[in-house]
Amino acid sequence: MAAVKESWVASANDPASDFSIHNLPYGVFRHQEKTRIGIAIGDQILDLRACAEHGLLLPLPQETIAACRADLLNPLMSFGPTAWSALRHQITALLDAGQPRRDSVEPHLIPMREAAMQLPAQIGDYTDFYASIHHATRVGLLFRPENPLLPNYKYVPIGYHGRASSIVISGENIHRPWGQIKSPTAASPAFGPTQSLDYELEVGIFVGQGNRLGQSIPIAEAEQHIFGLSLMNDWSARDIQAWEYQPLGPFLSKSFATTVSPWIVPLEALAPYRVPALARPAGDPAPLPYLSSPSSDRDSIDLTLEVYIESAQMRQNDRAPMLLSQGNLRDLYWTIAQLLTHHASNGCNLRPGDLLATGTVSGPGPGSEGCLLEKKHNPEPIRLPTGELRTFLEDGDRITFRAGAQKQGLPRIGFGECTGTILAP
Ligand SMILES: O=C(O)/C=C/C(=O)CC(=O)CC(=O)O
Ligand SMILES: [Ca+2]
Ligand SMILES: [Mg+2]
Repeated sequence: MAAVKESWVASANDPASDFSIHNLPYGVFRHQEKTRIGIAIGDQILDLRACAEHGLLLPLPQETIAACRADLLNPLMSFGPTAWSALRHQITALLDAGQPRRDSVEPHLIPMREAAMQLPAQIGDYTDFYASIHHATRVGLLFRPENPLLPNYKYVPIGYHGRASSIVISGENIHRPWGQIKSPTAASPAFGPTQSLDYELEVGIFVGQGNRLGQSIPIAEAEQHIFGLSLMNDWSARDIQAWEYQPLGPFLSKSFATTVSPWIVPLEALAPYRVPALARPAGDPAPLPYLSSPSSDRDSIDLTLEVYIESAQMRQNDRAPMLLSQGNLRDLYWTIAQLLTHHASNGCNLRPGDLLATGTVSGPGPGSEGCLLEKKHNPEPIRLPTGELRTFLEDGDRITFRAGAQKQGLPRIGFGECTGTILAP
């Protein structure tokens, strides 16, 4: 096996680190009252603005250097893969263990624990898809027992327009929302706090280069429009949802908060983990030509995603967070390229910084449900290490998502954390 490249930032070489020199995800952080773009490396952040100001990015075009001095990622996102790749190449060189100019780079590292992460981009629009057929079938069974998977599912990537204003960064607390709730036995709804608060384990897709209004994005070019991926929690109030969603889909049951993780992992970092999309089951229709990928051997990504829960009582008793479920991005019915191409297929313009999300990532088997609603199919509620029982989230519960791509002989590409704690309304 060829030796894996190392960084002079020692913490980045720990095989358990999410952020080796092979990852280099982008984020926006606040430190000493200044907001800057940074790159995660081990337990440090490389301050890109400082790198730009100290001539460390000089081989790059002026517009790239200017975008690195911004306090949001939108300008950099708009440039496209050639510029992203050149910048990534330069950062790799600066952080490489063999770098002779280490002394000129080291002053621009900031320990992660001293920084507060911010939303990475101005998110103009947010759209959530429904790309897991396993999630769609299990949720459909609860909402529409006679007709769980509607006949359009295998032809058209289903989605809904989400709410961008209530997207928050990982770590922000989540207020239990109020809404109209109609219990099955009541004649009419009442207004009150949700009793069925849920999470949804999702992957966020940040749009890079956009497309002009009226122009679509061919599937072969779709990934050139993707700046990178993050984790996303589409918090959902199931009782509010069950009453409001027909016929236009989710509205206030999901718009109260959506959490994103701070680090955007470039698609280039995930290249070694590309895999073919799973074959569609026999008898399923082939995707229509505009959604048919020309490069079938690497349409998906082998990315493991995990959900952990920690109640207030668990924290008081120093209990470790409990693993609730584990899934893989590979299990989706629709690929990220298909979602993006479908979104633009009517000429809708996507803009740099827009956020698309896959929808809940659920697998076929028990233990891979991407939300609590799906676990209602289990005969028993979830038992926490403190003996507390859960069907939905209680005040004080903390939900944390993690994700990583990992294979023998290859460096781990981690996503960091996407976490939120439920507050009383
Ligand atoms: O099946 C339904 O009516 C609704 C399902 C959802 O709540 C899912 C949604 O937000 C999309 C997803 O996360 O897959
Ligand atoms: Ca969702
Ligand atoms: Mg939401």
